[in-house]
Amino acid sequence: MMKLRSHPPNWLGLMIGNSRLHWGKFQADTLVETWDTQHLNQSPLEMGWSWLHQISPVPLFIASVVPEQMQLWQNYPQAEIITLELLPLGGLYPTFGIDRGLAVLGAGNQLGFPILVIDAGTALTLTGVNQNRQLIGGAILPGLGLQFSSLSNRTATLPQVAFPESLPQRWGVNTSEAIASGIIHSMIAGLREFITAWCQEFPHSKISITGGDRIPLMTYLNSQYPKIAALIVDTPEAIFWGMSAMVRDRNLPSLNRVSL
Ligand SMILES: Nc1ncnc2c1ncn2[C@@H]1O[C@H](COP(=O)(O)OP(=O)(O)OP(=O)(O)O)[C@@H](O)[C@H]1O
Ligand SMILES: CC(C)(CO)[C@@H](O)C(=O)NCCC(=O)O
Ligand SMILES: [K+]
Repeated sequence: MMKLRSHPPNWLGLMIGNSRLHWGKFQADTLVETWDTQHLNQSPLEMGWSWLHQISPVPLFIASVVPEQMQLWQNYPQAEIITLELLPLGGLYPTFGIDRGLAVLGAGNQLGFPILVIDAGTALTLTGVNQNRQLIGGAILPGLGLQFSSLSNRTATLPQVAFPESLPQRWGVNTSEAIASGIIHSMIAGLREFITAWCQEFPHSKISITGGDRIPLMTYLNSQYPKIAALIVDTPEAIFWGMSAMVRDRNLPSLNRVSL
């Protein structure tokens, strides 16, 4: 039997990221609330999450880039999984990240194709899709937070440095300034190169940004490259827009019926 192409009246979207869980609460096609929580260390039923039970039995749609975290939800009765194969995008390769696919689908549906999405998460990704919804390609690099922490974790003397509130000066005159300069100036110069190259190929493309570090990143970009920054649309909910499209349009498999 054909499944009706409409949203459930109330549902939750869960994006399992590398650092934490991202939640969206929907009423049909309207995203009413988003929030983040830590990864779980046991299954949600074992934890007896009262808020989940209060709104239970609510359909839960899960996408994950962390397989062990996905497994914890396998016994949740109404969980459906959003898989790469079902994304209405062409040219995806088998190990492509579902978070990247959902973000580019959601931002593209909202802003139009072609689109370039920058996801400033644990990893920073760029993902470009053309007007025919074909993946052109992208790039993956350590995100801002990971660059700072890996430098201090893997050296004897370099300290952990907090994100500066504004663009640091290029020529640091102490260790913290030098680290902040190196990471941030390289990051924004690199982004400028990627964006410029993308715009040469796709002059009318939209560009959007999402992810936990997008606000400091945009602050830095705005100071150094205001014309580049002005091209970028803030889309913190891009992944949830993508989920909403998937929940409406697809027959998604139940999590407890797929092998992970
Ligand atoms: N409470 C928080 N916990 C973790 N990261 C946070 C928090 N608040 C802000 N951040 C920032 O968000 C970044 C992670 O972004 P985000 O939460 O989008 O990543 P993720 O979705 O978990 O990881 P990824 O998208 O790479 O899978 C970190 O680098 C950190 O600087
Ligand atoms: C790159 C990350 C970690 C970003 O969250 C995720 O999208 C992922 O695990 N991707 C798989 C590799 C790829 O997209 O080519
Ligand atoms: K991400």
